[in-house]
Amino acid sequence: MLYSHTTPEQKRVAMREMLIPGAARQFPGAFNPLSAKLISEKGFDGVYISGAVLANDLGLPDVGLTTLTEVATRAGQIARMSDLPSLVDADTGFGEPMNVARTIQELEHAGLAGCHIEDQFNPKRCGHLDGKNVVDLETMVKRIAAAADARRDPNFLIMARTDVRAVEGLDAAINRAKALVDAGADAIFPEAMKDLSEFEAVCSAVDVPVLANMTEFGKSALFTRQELADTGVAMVIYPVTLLRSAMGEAERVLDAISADGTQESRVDSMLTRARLYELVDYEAYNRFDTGIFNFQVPELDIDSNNANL
Ligand SMILES: C[C@](O)(C(=O)O)[C@H](CC(=O)O)C(=O)O
Ligand SMILES: [Mg+2]
Repeated sequence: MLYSHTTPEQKRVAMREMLIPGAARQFPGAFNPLSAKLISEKGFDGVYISGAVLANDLGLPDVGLTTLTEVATRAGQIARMSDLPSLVDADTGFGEPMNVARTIQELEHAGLAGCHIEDQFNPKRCGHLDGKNVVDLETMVKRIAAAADARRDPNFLIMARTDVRAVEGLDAAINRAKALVDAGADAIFPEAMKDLSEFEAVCSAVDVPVLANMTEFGKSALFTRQELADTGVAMVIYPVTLLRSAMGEAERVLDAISADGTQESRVDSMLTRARLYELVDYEAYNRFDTGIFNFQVPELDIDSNNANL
């Protein structure tokens, strides 16, 4: 009932323990708190909270318009709904190193297990698009060092994302990844890898967990969990998959209503009322309520009292 009973501290320990090279732990992207519940129920390893989804959900493009407050608030609402650890996309860290430090403390406070900070500069863009710009290594090292220094819980995971692959090539990305680990990054997110051999090269160059981004319609093919595990990847994200699926179906049902005058043809694709209630655990709330009101109060008729309210 209500929220997760696992504390943020416990989730951080769990995430640290599960991120073994080659484990390819799967973190689908939740687009709201309820979808985080679904991800947990289906037995996944963790929940990813995408910056693109957070921005697109507000009707905005993913170009660095969202604020730390918006991201921390929404990520906190999502994270608290699941017993699994959540990793949030903190974009460029929302400013200069001092802002990055505050970002880390806000995300810790919101109950996240970790976050990633990237080396693009604003206006940033999806890592799988052309024309990205990255800051120099010195600036990025400062961001990561500030992040590592700011955390209060040593298990809060600080992942460095580098977008350098698409700008300067694989060797530059590997060199940057190594420097960022030296600066204090606990894990590496090499963005826009072209093929499995590139993931393998990054995994063998650093001795921290490496993330693979399996976003659709991007620069990387959609490799299977096993293929990625074989390269040494520790964690796989499906950042926008659930939002794309949900919005795809929303579009189809709207088209059906306007074409047919009824949603009847799409009802089979919907979550039933019973399944929705099961997911939000109505039964537990019902038990809770019955437990509270299963006593007699002399001279007080609860039902007629309520009727007067
Ligand atoms: C992972 C990512 O940073 C995100 O915000 O989810 C995006 C995903 C996407 O736009 O498809 C990315 O830059 O890859
Ligand atoms: Mg992003």
